Amino acid sequence: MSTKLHIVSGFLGAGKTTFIRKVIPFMKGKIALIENEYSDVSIDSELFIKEELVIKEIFSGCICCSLIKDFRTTIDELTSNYDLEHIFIEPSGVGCLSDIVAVCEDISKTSVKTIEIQSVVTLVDASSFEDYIDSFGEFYINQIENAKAIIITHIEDVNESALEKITDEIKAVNNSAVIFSEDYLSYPTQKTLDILKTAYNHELNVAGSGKTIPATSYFTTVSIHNPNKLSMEELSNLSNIFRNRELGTVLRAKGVIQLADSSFVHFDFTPNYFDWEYLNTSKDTKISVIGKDLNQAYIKGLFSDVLEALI
Ligand SMILES: Nc1nc2c(ncn2[C@@H]2O[C@H](COP(=O)(O)OP(=O)(O)OP(=O)(O)O)[C@@H](O)[C@H]2O)c(=O)[nH]1
Repeated sequence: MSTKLHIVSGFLGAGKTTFIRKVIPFMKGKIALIENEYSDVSIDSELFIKEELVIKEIFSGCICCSLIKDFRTTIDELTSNYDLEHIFIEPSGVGCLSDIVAVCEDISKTSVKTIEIQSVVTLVDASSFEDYIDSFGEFYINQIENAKAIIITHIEDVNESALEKITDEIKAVNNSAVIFSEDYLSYPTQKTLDILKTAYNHELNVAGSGKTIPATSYFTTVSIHNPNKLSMEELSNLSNIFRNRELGTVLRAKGVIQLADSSFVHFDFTPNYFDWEYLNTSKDTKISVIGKDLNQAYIKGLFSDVLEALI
């Protein structure tokens, strides 16, 4: 039996984790997930039911460049230690998809176990498409042009004609990928699983490989461990705080925080989106912020005790 790799790519906050959470519970066989976080804190793994799958996290960079070695080792360890049917790979939002596909292809040739890239999916957030394709064209286009299936997400934030325009622009970059432009969150299970089948990687034909600039020259990251407890009012105001230009340009923030009433909350922020949900169990609290020209001291000071902020 070969181990099938599923690469689920997409820019910051596009919906990669959401999609993976939607498909994994319905797939058969032993499954592993490799989560690549650009920052140095683990947030997304808290959202998975750990008994269902093996989770490996790779932090502080991208598996397509600075962390290639860790990525290879992780795949080798996973395939040696478990009898896996599937490995899901969630690259960091600023990862270069062509490089990831090429590395996976290379690993599959040299691995002692039989591994094949089964599907390559990219999620594209409609609400930020026009801004991001202008600002981050290189990363952004690379993720689109190398996908076999593309899911347009956050479609409720754009009107029909804007959605059509985005679909046309995506087709202009990649006219062979199957594009899903309905609300994928409302898809029945089988249709969601079928996306993986349409994303079948029948040939390695990477575009833009090796031309990308390292993400570190564009994006910075700030992590806060054990942030202060927030009141409900402060939580409600969090999206305005992240939009404050004194912080720099915050493109993504996510975290697990504790409220004043001691409950735990997971939150997600992108420039066009903010949401949070209660968590059932207590967790380590932490916040990860990714953006451009971030004011690290200012951001840390906002969420840390005065003493910690001064260190
Ligand atoms: N309304 C709406 N929310 C969505 C959609 N897709 C994802 N979300 C929400 O958007 C937030 C970010 O989604 P994630 O799945 O964490 O995005 P990601 O691509 O994994 O983000 P990174 O952590 O930056 O890699 C979460 O709160 C999701 O619930 C969508 O199509 N519509």
